[in-house]
Amino acid sequence: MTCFHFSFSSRKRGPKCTQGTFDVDDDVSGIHNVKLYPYKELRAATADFSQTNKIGEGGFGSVYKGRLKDGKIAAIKVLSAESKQGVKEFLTEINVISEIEHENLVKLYGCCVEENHRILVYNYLENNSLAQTLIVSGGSQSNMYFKWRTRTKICIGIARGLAFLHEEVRPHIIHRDIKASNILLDKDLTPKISDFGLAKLIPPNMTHVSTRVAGTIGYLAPEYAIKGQLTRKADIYSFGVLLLEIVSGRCNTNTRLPFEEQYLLERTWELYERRVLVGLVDAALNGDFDAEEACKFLKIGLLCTQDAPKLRPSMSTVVKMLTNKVVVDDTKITKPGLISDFMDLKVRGAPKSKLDLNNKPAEKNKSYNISSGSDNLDSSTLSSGTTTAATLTFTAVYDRSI
Ligand SMILES: Nc1ncnc2c1ncn2[C@@H]1O[C@H](COP(=O)(O)OP(=O)(O)OP(=O)(O)O)[C@@H](O)[C@H]1O
Repeated sequence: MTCFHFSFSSRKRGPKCTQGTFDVDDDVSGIHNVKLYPYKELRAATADFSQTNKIGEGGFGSVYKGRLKDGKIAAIKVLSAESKQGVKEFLTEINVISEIEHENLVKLYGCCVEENHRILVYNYLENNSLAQTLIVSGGSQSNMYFKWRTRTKICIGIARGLAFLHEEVRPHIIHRDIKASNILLDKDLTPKISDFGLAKLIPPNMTHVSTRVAGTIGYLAPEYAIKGQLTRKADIYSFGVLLLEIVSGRCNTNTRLPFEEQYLLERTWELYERRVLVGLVDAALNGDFDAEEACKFLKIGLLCTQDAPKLRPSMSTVVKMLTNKVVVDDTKITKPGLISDFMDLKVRGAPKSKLDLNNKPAEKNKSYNISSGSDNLDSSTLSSGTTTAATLTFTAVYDRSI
């Protein structure tokens, strides 16, 4: 069992420093036990954050590849200084991930908090994210081929990482944003869960926390999206969607497909009911897979996305099911929970932008809008959304009384 402290202490305490002393602001005074890198070292490592070293761009800033002074290759994530949300997530990320270690979690080497610089330094992972390689959306093609064995290994690795967060770490951690772009792959295609900026810790003896809803459309458990009550079962729902994506090699929402195939979870349920689940397995495998095992994985995906949270298995049980230690009981599978069944969730907004629903009290069974500003999402409901809806990250606030 792994235990760690989560504290945003207001104590003024000099953080560990690899070189010199830093002027630490209030917002970073709670950072303990994490290596602090001088800005100078990171600037040198990335050739002054040059475009040639830039390897990615996320919601909170640019990511660069660089060689640190000790010779380690790192992914260096520079947060935009203005973003208030970014600073909060920066601190959460550090406090959550700096004290835990697992084969299937990304490793944080340290951070830089000099002046107004907010930079995270991670172990560099050679094979990008699942969203860039296996579950490519919007009609793009990936040049990587994932054979069936590799996919099973990836699913099991993610499940183990999540089981560790949910059940071994104290207090338990809910990731809140399990999705393809937050699963990075190392040189051996071992999956690493990343992006802990939204993570929540569940205090001992509490089954759930009420919180602002945050996550990504397409992966959000309906009860969490609607009521804002967060339990580990919300992560399990997201994992279920991701599992279906890995087996089918497609994104959870793809409006380029014929209408009846656009929504992966609905499609999976339909094929399950017709007893032709195998038709969902990625055609790119050219039939080179274990059909029984693939159908079992899809059924586990359905179990994880059950409407009632209590019907979803725990992550340790999911690991056992994926590794044949527990039998998957078909009789327990009922229709999965679909947000579209609860409400007419309308999305207008910029893909990848953070949304804040300055809450109009949400009334049960009433539809309400999430606004975020993108053209191609205008007026599209979640149930008939676009491919971009699947990667749209939002933060919403709901009336707790519902
Ligand atoms: N540790 C890492 N090793 C290698 N590449 C990385 C690493 N971390 C991030 N990247 C690259 O940088 C990109 C952006 O990552 P980041 O976590 O900032 O955003 P994201 O998860 O893609 O999007 P969002 O912030 O909206 O969730 C990733 O897609 C990946 O290509």
